[in-house]
Amino acid sequence: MTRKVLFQIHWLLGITAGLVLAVMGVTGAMMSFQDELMAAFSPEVVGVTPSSSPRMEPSALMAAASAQHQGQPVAALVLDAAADRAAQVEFAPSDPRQHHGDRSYINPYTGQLLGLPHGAAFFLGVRNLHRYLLLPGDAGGIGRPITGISTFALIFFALSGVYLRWPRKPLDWRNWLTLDLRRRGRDLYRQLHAVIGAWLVVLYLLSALTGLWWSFEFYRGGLTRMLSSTPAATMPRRTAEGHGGGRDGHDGFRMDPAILDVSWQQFRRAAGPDIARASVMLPRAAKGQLVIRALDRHARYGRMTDDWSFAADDGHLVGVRRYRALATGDLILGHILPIHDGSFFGLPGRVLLLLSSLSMPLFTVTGLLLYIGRRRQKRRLRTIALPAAAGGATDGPLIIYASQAGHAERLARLTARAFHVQGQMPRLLALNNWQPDQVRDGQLCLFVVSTYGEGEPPDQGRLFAKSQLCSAIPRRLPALEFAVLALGDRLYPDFCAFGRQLDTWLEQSGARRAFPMLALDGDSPAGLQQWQRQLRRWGVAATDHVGWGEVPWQRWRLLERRCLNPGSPEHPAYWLRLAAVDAGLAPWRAGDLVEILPADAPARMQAWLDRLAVIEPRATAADGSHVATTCAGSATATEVAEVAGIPELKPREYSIASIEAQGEIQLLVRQVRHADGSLGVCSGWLTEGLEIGDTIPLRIRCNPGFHPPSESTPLILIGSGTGLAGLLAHLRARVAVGAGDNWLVFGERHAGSDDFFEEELRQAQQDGFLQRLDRVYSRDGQGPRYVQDQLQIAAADLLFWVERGAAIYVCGSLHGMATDVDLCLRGILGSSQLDALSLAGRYRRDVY
Ligand SMILES: Cc1cc2nc3c(=O)[nH]c(=O)nc-3n(C[C@H](O)[C@H](O)[C@H](O)COP(=O)(O)O)c2cc1C
Repeated sequence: MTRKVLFQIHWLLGITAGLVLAVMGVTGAMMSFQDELMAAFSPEVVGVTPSSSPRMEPSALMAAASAQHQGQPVAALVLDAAADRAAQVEFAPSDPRQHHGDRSYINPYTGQLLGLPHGAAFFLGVRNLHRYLLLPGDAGGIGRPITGISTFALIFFALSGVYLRWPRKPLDWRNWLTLDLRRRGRDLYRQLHAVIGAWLVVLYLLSALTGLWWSFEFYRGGLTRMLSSTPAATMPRRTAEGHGGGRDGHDGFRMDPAILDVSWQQFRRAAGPDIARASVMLPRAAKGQLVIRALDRHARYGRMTDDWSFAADDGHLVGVRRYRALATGDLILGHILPIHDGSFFGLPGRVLLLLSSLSMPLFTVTGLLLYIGRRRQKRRLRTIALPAAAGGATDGPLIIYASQAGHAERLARLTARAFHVQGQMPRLLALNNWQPDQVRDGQLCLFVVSTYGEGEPPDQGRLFAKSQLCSAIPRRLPALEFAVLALGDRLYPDFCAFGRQLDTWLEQSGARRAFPMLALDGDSPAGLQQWQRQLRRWGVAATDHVGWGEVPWQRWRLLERRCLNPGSPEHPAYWLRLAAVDAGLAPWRAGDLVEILPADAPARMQAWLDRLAVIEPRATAADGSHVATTCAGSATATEVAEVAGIPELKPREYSIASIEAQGEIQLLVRQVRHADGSLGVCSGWLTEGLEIGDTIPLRIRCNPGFHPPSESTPLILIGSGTGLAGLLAHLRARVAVGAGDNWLVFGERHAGSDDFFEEELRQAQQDGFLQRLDRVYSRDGQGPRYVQDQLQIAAADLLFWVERGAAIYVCGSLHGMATDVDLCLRGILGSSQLDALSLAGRYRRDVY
């Protein structure tokens, strides 16, 4: 539970605060070496030609600077010991509400203001972006709390990230730090996210814990109270040193230049020759103090400074605050910025902080990719439609999954669907929800489980592993028959470890193993086929590709399109002929389907969608398509749609009306028109948008549940509307092999206009391939209206055909026809006989 909640918050914050942190990271990295960069680009500003004349005293320099800057008093001066370095001056802010005044470099020999180096304005912008996202109001605006909250989020990311990926052997550093770049896709993103996260977690905590200093007063106060006895407000602030801390408003007090010189001379004498840099900070009030902050030549970084304080009124030395004498707490408090930017730890620290800041977007991007992948996987899972019974109590096998990223769940769903297609009623559930003590006698349980972490169960199996697999009391499950499909990756040392653990536990519990555990390495098609082959022992048809692995899309060209019901008051139904463009096509059998993605010509498709004013596709089956109910690569389909710039465009399924020997795919498509007058996305595209010669992405979907019976089996074909497509394929397949024992019951609305394939059907009758043809029309007002009415009339013949061993195949709309046909058949044959026919594969339906 904790994991789940933490995980949810982790990604929820990731897609919000993560974006802000990415900006803060990049801008922070840009600032890392800003002084050096600016100096490199502006040698004429930061450097001066050494002169034989002595450098000006601070008081004279300040006077010269002030005179060149509209008399604005100077707040601070930074003097460098190097003869070829310019000094820096910071003026008191003209607006007392501001923390900083203008800055400039100044020639220490002549007192001439040199201005700012190139890039100073740019880096000021970068800093404001880093701190306030360039939002109005700077420190007082909304930007500061946003970056502050994001910084708190960074602490949460670091800590929750460690918790979420806590390995079974936490002391083995390899578990934390080894990056395996052989991985691909989501696995690689996860690796980059988690492993590089582990490398940098300490640096991020450091950045965040120091960064909050500038975000929230309460944090600053709390930290100060914790680390020092001095209240925050009285802490000395630092200024005039690069991008140092702020300084409160200046009250206009100007120090007597003579007293300033006295203090300066005292300092020079006492501090000695080893001073590399001195920052002279003028008092803000008459009773204030002059502070000279001195950096020793041997200091490791620019903030190892001693503070010399002098009285503003007479210049006498008040005291010296030595860097070395600082207590740890004060040291930290006085060096928040150098710790934040890494300079506290010298050059290596700066480089490390630069790299960690620069890596920040990596986490946002990989986190987003993982999130998108997860959503896509969930969508794919939703497309593997299962009958309602597959979730409830049934007589079929139990299909139990434990999955982290959805692969195992997907295969479990496909397994369940394969059982269902064969007329069995499987039950699907997550391993955590399985109660072994409620297993009935002879129960078949198929487990599809992945392995996570270092040979650990995925989340959906964790609770079970804890309560059952680790329990000291072994279970007694002799009544259970089981098989395990273990998902894993050979790149991990504990390949399929959880699957093995489960398999062993089941065996030790006395359960009967149906066949040895299958270990699936990644998406290995061979492993999947093995699983599918094993399922045959329970009557589940082996499907070599369909729905399990990804089937590639192929291009098919529209050869011909003809309206089947011109003049009909009903929606037009079209007959489409398509020829393959690509070589190496998948074969198909009568009963199979195609998936079509209406997105081959992106620009034209987009224009078409614009015409329809459609944003979301309408999931409708009224056009004769099965709204994609399989997972057969819908992710790939969606990808194609994404490339085409079409959001959420799902593939549609249509029954194939032709047989392979015809060398082309024929479809029957009903054009859907919605109440608002707009056309259905796919049916509209196929029947109006697409032009003859255009290609469409299509792939064949094997539909074993509707494959033909043996040639010697009499066949009753029942359907209506575009459902004729599936029946036609069967009839054509029977004609091709000379199997003539066929009866077609077909319903439409108007005899005059909706007599689809009249010629071909009459010919089949004449040739002896259609022993009986019953066409019923619901709107003509004479004779039986619906196919079920006709079946009722022909009940005696139906019984006779069934007694002769006939199979009944129904194709078409579920609600408009198949439900009533089912009721009618139950009435004629009896429910138990119809169920028995279904179990024997003699009652099959392809309804949508
Ligand atoms: C963080 C992580 C750890 C993994 N650890 C293992 C492992 O220890 N052993 C293994 O065989 N496979 C391991 N795998 C591979 C997964 O088991 C494999 O990708 C599987 O297909 C995932 O299935 P699922 O999406 O149902 O969770 C790991 C994958 C990830 C992302």
